[in-house]
Amino acid sequence: MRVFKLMGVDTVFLTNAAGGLNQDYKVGDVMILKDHINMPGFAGTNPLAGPNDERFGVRFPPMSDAYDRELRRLARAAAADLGYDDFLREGVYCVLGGPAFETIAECRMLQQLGADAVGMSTVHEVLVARHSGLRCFALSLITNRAVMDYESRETANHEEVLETGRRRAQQLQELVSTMVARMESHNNNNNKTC
Ligand SMILES: O=P(O)(O)O[C@@H]1C[C@H](O)[C@@H](CO)O1
Ligand SMILES: Nc1nc2[nH]cnc2c(=O)[nH]1
Repeated sequence: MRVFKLMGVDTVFLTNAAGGLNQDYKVGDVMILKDHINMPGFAGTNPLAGPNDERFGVRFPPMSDAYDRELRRLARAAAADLGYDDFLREGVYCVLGGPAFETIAECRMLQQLGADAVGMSTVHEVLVARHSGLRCFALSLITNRAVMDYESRETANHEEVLETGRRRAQQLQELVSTMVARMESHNNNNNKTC
């Protein structure tokens, strides 16, 4: 993220595979991140720990505005125009350390804490990106449903994650490229009027 910042990048798009905790979510849904829960952060694991490099950002950066409101609006509009409303969601992503998938008790707890999806990435990058003042937009592909029921015989597995990724890859590419094209056209129009 810091190399991007030094290269003059101002906006980053992040994607991940995640387990669906929200009981309304289906495998194959695409969730716009509106917020996150940094579970490793509760135990003191944060990429911003240690001496602060003032060249990039302040010691105590806010995170209440981590996921850019305007980019989220753009994503919803692009998804509607592409006919993706059926599988588009917006919710809270919770990061855990991995690499083990969650226990049933952990999934139940995370759902009660307000998480809609659980994964192993993205939040660390967003923390560093926001510290550097980069605008962030992130999507989770719900690749599997978190197991919440002791009667269930299902288990999370990486094969299902990869398979769901393959199934939605084309539409995710379409969504991101539509957003980028609209951002470029917006920027070009603004430059003309300046
Ligand atoms: O997109 P990420 O890397 O967060 O994907 C998660 C974490 C593991 O790479 C994988 C586990 O199936 O999904
Ligand atoms: N932690 C976690 N990461 C995932 N990545 C894809 N699915 C999952 C999941 O169920 N849990």
